Amino acid sequence: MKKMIINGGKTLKGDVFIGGAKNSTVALIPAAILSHTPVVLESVPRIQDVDNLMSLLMDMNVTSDFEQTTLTIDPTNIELRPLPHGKIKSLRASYYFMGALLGRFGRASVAFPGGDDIGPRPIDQHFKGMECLGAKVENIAGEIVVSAPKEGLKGAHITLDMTSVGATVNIILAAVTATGKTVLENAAKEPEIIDLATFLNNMGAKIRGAGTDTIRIEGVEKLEAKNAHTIIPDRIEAGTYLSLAACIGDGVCLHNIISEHLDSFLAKVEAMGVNMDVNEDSIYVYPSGDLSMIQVKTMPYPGFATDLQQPITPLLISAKSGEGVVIDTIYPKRVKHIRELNKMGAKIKVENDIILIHPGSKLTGAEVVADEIRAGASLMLAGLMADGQTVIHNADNILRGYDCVEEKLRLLGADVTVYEDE
Ligand SMILES: CC(=O)N[C@H]1[C@@H](OP(=O)(O)OP(=O)(O)OC[C@H]2O[C@@H](n3ccc(=O)[nH]c3=O)[C@H](O)[C@@H]2O)O[C@H](CO)[C@@H](O)[C@@H]1O
Ligand SMILES: C=C(OP(=O)(O)O)C(=O)O
Repeated sequence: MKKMIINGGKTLKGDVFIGGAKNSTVALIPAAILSHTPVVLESVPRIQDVDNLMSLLMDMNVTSDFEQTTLTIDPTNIELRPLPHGKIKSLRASYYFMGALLGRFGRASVAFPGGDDIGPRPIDQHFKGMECLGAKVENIAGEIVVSAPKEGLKGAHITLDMTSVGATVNIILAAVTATGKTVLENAAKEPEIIDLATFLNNMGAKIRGAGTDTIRIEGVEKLEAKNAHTIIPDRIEAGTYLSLAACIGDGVCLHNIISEHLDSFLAKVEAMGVNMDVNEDSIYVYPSGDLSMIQVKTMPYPGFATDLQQPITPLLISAKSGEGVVIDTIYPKRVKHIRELNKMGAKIKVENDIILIHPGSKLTGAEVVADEIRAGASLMLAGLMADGQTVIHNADNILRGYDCVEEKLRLLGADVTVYEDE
């Protein structure tokens, strides 16, 4: 594991370039194995999740090459092989190989996935969707084995019991080459779903309605990539840097932004009194004056993202007055950052899964642990705001999803170094 050491209290200034979206990338890489020709992805973030997915591709005899921000994947000699449990459990998105392998081979055998420890994360809706398409789903000694009938998968009418990003992606991946028409209702509307549909449609898929809650898929026989696909900017990375810029920035410009993807987040920071110029593909954040406290309630897109409730918390701590409230309706147990922030001097309580934030605490450096990616982001921001040194253990949880984070922070003037942890 790695640790991140931050000497905090520095004012940050300058430009930061947002990378491609982690949550698109981790769906697009498994989706690439549906192609019968090589795939080129542009604007790919340098994150550990990508390294782990590339390694899983290799286990299936799929070669990949990552130069700068371009990832080339050649699935033409793909083989259906057992996938090592350790690698599958190293990230959440490995479960997308279920849908992708089912679509490509009519069979998949994948261990239960890992990913962030943010409370219960059932995947019953993924199974429900695949079963509606005619697949048999079995749990054989801790391995999920999904198999299509002899005649192949058949399009179906599927209604998700709750909106799920992962289930929407897995069902799309399985249904694009099924026979006939699939209608998916109560689908997730996240921008990453639209990105996936754009990628697949450019390979010959027939997906309509991505970005709405009804997605219609006309199954096609074969997918072939013909053009490079540029991944959308990471709205969660953007929100994280925006929060940082508002906390301790002396003029920070975020580049490679689709501001519409951040609407609910921007509305909240605006309500706090953060001063910004929102331009076509950049946001300039002015140094903050006195900030007002707000309440945040997470919701599926286009609501306030659960992945941004932790990164915005240091900003709430720096509000001048009022009591802050954060309610995470998607992952109510996503509170692992609170105990660690309190070690740094924050005054935050959790009562019945409701996070209550007392404003204006002076933060001081401390030794803390990043239990998951966005808890890590929250601690990283707190460490940059704090006086003195902060050591964040389990920093891999930050590196698995934040593109070139050490370099980006240093360019803004931060004193940050990542080391191997003994
Ligand atoms: C790789 C990726 O894109 N990860 C994102 C994805 O995770 P992920 O796709 O795992 O999250 P989901 O959208 O599936 O989960 C939403 C809610 O539905 C519940 N649920 C989900 C599936 C299911 O079969 N049964 C069920 O009960 C979950 O427990 C959760 O309460 O969306 C989350 C919610 O926006 C984000 O925090 C993650 O960053
Ligand atoms: C929860 C997250 O990721 P994952 O679904 O990959 O665990 C996240 O990105 O905040």
